[in-house]
This record gives sequence, C-alpha cells and structure tokens, in this order.
Amino acid sequence: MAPLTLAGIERAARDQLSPEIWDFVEGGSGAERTLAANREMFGRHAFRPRALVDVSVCAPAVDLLGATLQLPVGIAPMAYHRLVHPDGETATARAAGKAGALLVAGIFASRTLEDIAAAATGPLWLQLYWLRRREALAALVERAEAAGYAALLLTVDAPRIGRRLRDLRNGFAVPPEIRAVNLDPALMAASHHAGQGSSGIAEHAREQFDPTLTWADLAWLRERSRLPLVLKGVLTAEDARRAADHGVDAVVVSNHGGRQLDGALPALAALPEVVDALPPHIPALLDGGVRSGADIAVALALGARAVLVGRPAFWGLATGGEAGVGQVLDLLRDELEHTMALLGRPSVADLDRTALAPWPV
Ligand SMILES: Cc1cc2nc3c(=O)[nH]c(=O)nc-3n(C[C@H](O)[C@H](O)[C@H](O)COP(=O)(O)O)c2cc1C
Ligand SMILES: CCCCC(=O)C(=O)O
Repeated sequence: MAPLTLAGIERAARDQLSPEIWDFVEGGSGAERTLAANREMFGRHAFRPRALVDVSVCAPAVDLLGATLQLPVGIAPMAYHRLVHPDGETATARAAGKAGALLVAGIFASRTLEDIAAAATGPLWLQLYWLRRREALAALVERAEAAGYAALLLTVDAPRIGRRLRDLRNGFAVPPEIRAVNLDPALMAASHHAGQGSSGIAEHAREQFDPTLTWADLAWLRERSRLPLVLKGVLTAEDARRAADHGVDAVVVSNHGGRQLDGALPALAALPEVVDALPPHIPALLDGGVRSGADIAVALALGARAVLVGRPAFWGLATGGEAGVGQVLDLLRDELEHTMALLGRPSVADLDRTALAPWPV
C-alpha cells in the first residue's frame, strides 16, 4: 500500500541510507532544540472550521513572483541530491514540475544548472551562498539567467556552518563521487575531507564562505542580475523591514531546518512578526518542519504565501527517485485539499488568521 503519511516515507528512507548520510540529512545543530521546536510549533495551533461552505472545488494555487504555483509548495534548496539517489536534482526537478511545485536548486547541486533547467517544467530558482570567490558567484548568476532560472535566493543564515554534532562525531565528508559540479573542484576540495573533530561541510564553509556579507553587498547581486532576489533565513521583524528597504522581492522565514543557530526561534513562531513587518507586495515563505498538508494550511493561515519542504523531498528521492518525490508532493496536495475542505476554506484567500486558535490545552 502507498504510504499514508510523510512519516511512512521517512521510515522507508532511513532503511535506504547509510547512517552517516541519514545523520547529515536529518540532523540539526547543537542540542537540536530548534530542529524539534520547528515541528512542535505546528501542534500549538487548532483549526476553527466553518460549516455550510461549498467546498466542492478546493484550489490551493497561489501566485509567486509572477508565476502561478498549482501547489503552494517548493522544494527547499539542499546540497547534493545525489547523496540520496543517483539521479539527483534532475529527478527532483521533474517531480516538482509535475506537481506544480517550485524547485529551489542549491549552489551545491550535484547536477549541472543546465541539466536541472532542462528537466524542470515549473518554476525554478537558484540558491546562492556568499562565496569569497565572487567571480565564481558572478559566473553562476550568468549561467542561471541563461538557463531560465526565475529568481536568485541568497541564504543569509550561514556565515559559517552550525555545530552539527552528528556530522562532527561521524567525521562526515561528502563522498568523492558526489560533486558540486557547478563549482570549480578546487573550491570544493575541503568538502570531501573531514578534519580531526570537524566535518567536510564545516571545513569547506570556513574556507570558502565570506562572513563579511552585509546588507550593502546586496547591490553587487542586483548589479549583475535583473532576476528577483529572495533572502532565506529571515526570522525577525527588524530584518524583514531591512529586506524591504533594500528592495528584496521575497523572504523565506527559516532557521535552516534547525541546522544553523540552535535555540533560534522556531520558524512558525517567527512568521507572524515577519509578515506584519513586510509591505503587502513582498511575500514571505516559510520552511522548517512542514510535514503535512495540515501544516501547510497553518503556515498559509499565518500569512505565508507558500512553504518550502526540505528533508521530506530527500525521503521521497531516496525511496523512489522522481516517483518518490512525486509521492511526497501528491500526499501534501491531497492532505492540503482535504484540510481546506473540512475547514470550510476552499481557496487560499480564505485561509487567514481567523482559521486558527491557540491549541486550548
Ligand atoms: C540535507 C540538507 C541540505 C541542505 N542544504 C542547504 C543548502 O545548500 N542551502 C540552503 O540554503 N539550505 C540548505 N538546507 C536547508 C533547507 O533549505 C531548509 O531550510 C530546511 O531543510 C527546511 O527544513 P525541513 O527540512 O524541516 O523542511 C539543507 C537542508 C538539508 C536537510
Ligand atoms: C557547505 C554545504 C552546506 C549545505 C547546507 O546548507 C546544509 O547542509 O544545511
């Protein structure tokens, strides 16, 4: 029987992957408090269903940066999809396209930007980290534009890599056959060797990520590209206002799936203050702990335009390649439509804060 929940797909994925790769995918930083809290926050909300509403058609489509998403879901940027399946990002792209979802390809994609774009049939964005080697970034931006990427997403919560204790214990390094093929191998060498008490990922970031990045640097990206700019990793009203002041086109409310600052606000808890601080024309997306269609409904009701899912896409990819990612997205769609119907809110426009109450116990 097909899995009935994402948790079922998660269990199957665990059986497929080596313990080191499983820990890299599932793990958070520090005591994993933020990782756990991302999930727990969804349980703090109760739905306030309305009766006697015609719900014969439930339509979860939304507009995002000029495109229509049939499903208000994107696949969060994740490094190295080939860690969990030999097809990697092209399989993810095909599945996202079929489901009407967005794919955010990562700067550390293990397939070329051009191959991913060729496989994509829906909206596609490229995620960037602020590399010291700015000419490598400039080259990626140029390639992304030429290949038809629709937006650039800059991740701003990772001036260095969080203390991911599982990876440190495992001495995690990216296996040599899996490569960030869009970057010069010399730039990526550190990722493939774990130093004493470190991980390849952490070493690589120490060497290559530029922690001097500030708001003033956004102009550099703007000068090189006319693509919309999205910031990922905004958790406060202050930063939301600054993003708006700097002409950012959208933000992702995110703590990087609990992998960066442990103890940081759960993403869902930060969402209302960010939404309230942004002018209405700048959408906020949310990621971290979204594991069901009901979770998506909660995020939309609190003002998110769409959500991103990270780990669940890897569970699907690990268990069934393109079809597995498709299964994850189809399940999310079924659950979301089901929630909208029983909640008496058949369109996304009906999903507002009146749909929720604090869980009463
Ligand atoms: C294995 C893995 C790799 C990731 N790689 C990146 C990355 O390269 N760039 C980035 O901005 N975020 C990265 N993230 C964070 C995701 O984009 C996203 O913020 C997070 O996974 C959302 O939480 P969720 O996994 O609970 O859905 C990664 C997350 C995971 C699990
Ligand atoms: C240097 C690769 C970082 C990938 C990442 O962002 C993550 O694992 O969360």
